Amino acid sequence: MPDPHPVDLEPLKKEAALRAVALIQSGMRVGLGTGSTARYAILEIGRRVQNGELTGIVGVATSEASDVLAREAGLTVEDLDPRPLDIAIDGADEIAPNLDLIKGLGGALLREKLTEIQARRLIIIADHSKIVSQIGEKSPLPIEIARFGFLSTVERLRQIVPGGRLRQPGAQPYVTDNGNYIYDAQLALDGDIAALERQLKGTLGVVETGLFLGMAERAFVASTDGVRELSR
Ligand SMILES: O=C[C@H](O)[C@H](O)[C@H](O)COP(=O)(O)O
Repeated sequence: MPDPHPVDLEPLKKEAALRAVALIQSGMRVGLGTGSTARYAILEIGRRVQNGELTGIVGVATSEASDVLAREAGLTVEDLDPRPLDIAIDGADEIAPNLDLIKGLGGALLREKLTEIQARRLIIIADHSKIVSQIGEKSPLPIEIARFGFLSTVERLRQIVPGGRLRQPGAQPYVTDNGNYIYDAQLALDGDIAALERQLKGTLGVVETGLFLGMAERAFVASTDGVRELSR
């Protein structure tokens, strides 16, 4: 039965985003996440830049959509290069107690991982619905796969994570910003997540997984009781 009093998650996402953006200082190079929660962070950074509270900010976007949004918000956006980022702020699909994450339901996992691995601090922002006790509890694990030979890659993945399917919202598979496809895997609970990550990364045709293990430093998680700060 549908919840007769559903909580509006949007103000919670925004609250979490504002807490994270408060960590940004003038002159920082900032990784800009993707998704409905990261959107609030990008808009708030833009607002602070526009009103002069923050100067010299350079954003590095984790998707085409965030790139467009950031430029519209008045931010300077540069491509990722080998220099470190001072901070990155992004949402997540699942947050485990040790801050291991599933990301990529929005399809941006590859650029997110490439960008956020270079951040001195990865700060996660979310509403309380993203908290899990074990990875795989609520969300499928998005796995980006090469388009060429994708049916073979899907078969290989089915040997490792039997539950799962190619992401196909309509007649055609979903295509990422990088021109690849996504396989959404249902994970078995209680598995060795680090071993699974190694196995998936060693599978021919897999470009990247949405497992972000040991990367996040802190998470701001908002509920109707306020914003909780979680650290590793
Ligand atoms: O690919 C998308 C990203 O990993 C997002 O950070 C993640 O899906 C969370 O998005 P949202 O804040 O919209 O729930």
